[in-house]
Amino acid sequence: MPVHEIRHPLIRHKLGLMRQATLSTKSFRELAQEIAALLTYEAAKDLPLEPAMVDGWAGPTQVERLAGKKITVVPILRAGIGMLDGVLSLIPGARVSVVGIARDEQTLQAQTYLERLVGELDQRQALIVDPMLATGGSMVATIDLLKQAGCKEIRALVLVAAPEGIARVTAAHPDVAIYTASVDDGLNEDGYIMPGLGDAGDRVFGTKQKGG
Ligand SMILES: O=P(O)(O)OC[C@H]1O[C@H](OP(=O)(O)OP(=O)(O)O)[C@H](O)[C@@H]1O
Ligand SMILES: O=c1cc[nH]c(=O)[nH]1
Ligand SMILES: [Mg+2]
Repeated sequence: MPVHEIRHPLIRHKLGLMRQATLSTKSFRELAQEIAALLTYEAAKDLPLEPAMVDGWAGPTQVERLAGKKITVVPILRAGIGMLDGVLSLIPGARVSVVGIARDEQTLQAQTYLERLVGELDQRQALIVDPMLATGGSMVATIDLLKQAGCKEIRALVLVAAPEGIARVTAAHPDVAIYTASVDDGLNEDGYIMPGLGDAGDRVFGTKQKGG
């Protein structure tokens, strides 16, 4: 599946604002949700439609509506929460599956600490959201557990992706499409994306900044 780097001017502008180290937590949060909505718009452009009839102002009118495709949004805690409302602003009826994963700061290994998935995953499309795709460990772990639960159609929405993370996800799960606002240069020696956003979880939650 291809990687979709959405180089829309609104996304480029908003991401540029997010890269400012002095940006307030409030603005960082707002921009993360706005870009998440724009990525959702792009990722949803091939959702199936079906014809329907409504009572219009001048009588019966044929319209189109989403063909009942079930969707679950899957934020990877913590930082993925920073994109959740943006996705739900466009797909308000989506069910939410939560996955908690923390990256060990020394080994960079992804460690899963929470898994609360919705039912009927074999009939749903999953939209995983996480601001950062760095080594790809957290994303691969999330896709692994969604597939183990029966999910067959999975897309990943990330604000910033490192080429290393894209390569790892694509090698492990070639069927999963990645939508991102930017493919950045790569990882530094601490596993942070460059130029990146720093620690997205800390910036969304207003906790201590650590590196990046
Ligand atoms: O691609 P990877 O190398 O796995 O790194 C990316 C992960 O790291 C960050 O989460 P973190 O572990 O810092 O947790 P947090 O969201 O709770 O801060 C980020 O939000 C991703 O989930
Ligand atoms: O650059 C990075 C890499 C992992 N997690 C982050 O929050 N930022
Ligand atoms: Mg973090």
